Amino acid sequence: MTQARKYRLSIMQALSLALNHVTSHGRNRRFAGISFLTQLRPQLLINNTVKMPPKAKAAGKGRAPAKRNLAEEFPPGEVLTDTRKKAWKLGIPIGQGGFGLIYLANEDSTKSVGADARYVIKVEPSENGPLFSELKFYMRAAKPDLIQTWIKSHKLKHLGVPRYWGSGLHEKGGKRYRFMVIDRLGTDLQKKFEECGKRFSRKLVLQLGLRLLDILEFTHDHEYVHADIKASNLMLSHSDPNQVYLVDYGLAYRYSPDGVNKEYKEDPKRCHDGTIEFTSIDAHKGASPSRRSDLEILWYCMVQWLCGKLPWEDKLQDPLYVRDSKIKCQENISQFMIKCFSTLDKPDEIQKFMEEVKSLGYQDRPPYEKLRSILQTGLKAIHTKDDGKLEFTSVNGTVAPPAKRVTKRKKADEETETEESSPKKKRATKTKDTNGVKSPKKAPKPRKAAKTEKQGDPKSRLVETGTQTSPGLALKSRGRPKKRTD
Ligand SMILES: Nc1ncnc2c1ncn2[C@@H]1O[C@H](COP(=O)(O)OP(=O)(O)OP(=O)(O)O)[C@@H](O)[C@H]1O
Repeated sequence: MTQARKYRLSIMQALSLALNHVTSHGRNRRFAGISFLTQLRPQLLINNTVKMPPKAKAAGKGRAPAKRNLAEEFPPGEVLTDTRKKAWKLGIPIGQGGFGLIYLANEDSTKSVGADARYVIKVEPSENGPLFSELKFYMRAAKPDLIQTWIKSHKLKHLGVPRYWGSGLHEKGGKRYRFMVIDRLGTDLQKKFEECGKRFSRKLVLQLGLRLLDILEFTHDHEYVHADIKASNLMLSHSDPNQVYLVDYGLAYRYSPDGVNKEYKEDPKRCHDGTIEFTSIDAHKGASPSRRSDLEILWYCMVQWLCGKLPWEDKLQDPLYVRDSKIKCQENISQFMIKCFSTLDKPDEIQKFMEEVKSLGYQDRPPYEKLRSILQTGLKAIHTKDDGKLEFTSVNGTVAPPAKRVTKRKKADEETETEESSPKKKRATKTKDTNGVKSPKKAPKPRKAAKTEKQGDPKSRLVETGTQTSPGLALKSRGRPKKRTD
């Protein structure tokens, strides 16, 4: 075969791969765009290792190129020793992220790790940035003692931040892997949302809002913003169906390192970072996320959970349209409310919540207590109170049948190395829930990728469920460089 023909074939294969990504990942334009970019450069994709395109590499401040190795699987029973010399034993993989696998795990003992494991271990090739960045958040803010002290001092029953139990590097077959041990969780709320016919009851939404205010106040007071709140990043506890956790700190941004708040600065290259339908106006404009962004994102989530849909959801492929629609919404919240809700059942607390968020400056500390009381007033208006019980019933009051799942596997995404303290990029298609030992189900209209564990070949255990992803502008580098210090 001639060189030219070989090259033409590579291009054809790349185009077909890119097309597959577009079709199998629906509206995830960022994913499609970036994958397309890397695949159009066949020389950059070697044995499952994606090297960053030059632009992203340049953003890495002269550091080593951001090679991306796909996750490799370890057999159950593999023992990993963390930096404090504590040994952990792996069970089966129950989930897959962009470049890593999530395994059930327990402290090392003679017993094998069963379905009742209390921990999960996230493992990624050591040179990958995203886990490193997420790990930084967990190490700084999610130590069990810190969380416990906060729960006590704030008189909470629970705080939905998964606890960090350890981390380290593991060598196998001449390769190094980074791993992190955190609490094992259960089902994600995107799955619940679909099971409930894409509506949550007002009581449930207000209770989720209250839990998230607690989580955000804690996260913000520990110098981070999450920047990617959405149902697929909310998971129920594995043991208590009334506890909800915010996961995936891969986009978390240290907005206030050592207590010094970042200045507002728009970077045209960073426009629309996050998950397009929920991301904040600041993020649409290319500014780093701040505390007000998290609350704005939470508000869009609450509106979606109540109404089933945000008005811009049909045009997610047009980020400028989405941005402008959000700006219009902020300019006239009451008109937006009428558009989303019928005048009869318009929840006043939702409008008040947004009015409060709208009044916040970029560096302002949100009035968490006032926001909580706005949501509490909403509960009173429907003659109920926050009883701590999360009831997932369909809007007509019946318990929803389990959502069906698609069984397509999510392809591994690649991430740019980013400044440890700088915000990252558009989000890869999230895939949540797996957890366990439930069989995969089919979703009528997939909104995001999620993986579910099945027995047998661990790769085949990882099955997608529908979930919304986060597009961004196609053919762009994947966002801010992530600094790695090791
Ligand atoms: N603490 C946990 N307990 C149980 N399952 C989890 C936990 N965290 C994540 N999972 C499952 O593992 C899957 C992969 O999670 P992970 O955080 O690695 O990836 P992601 O958020 O989808 O992608 P990315 O690597 O791009 O951040 C999730 O979709 C979820 O189903």
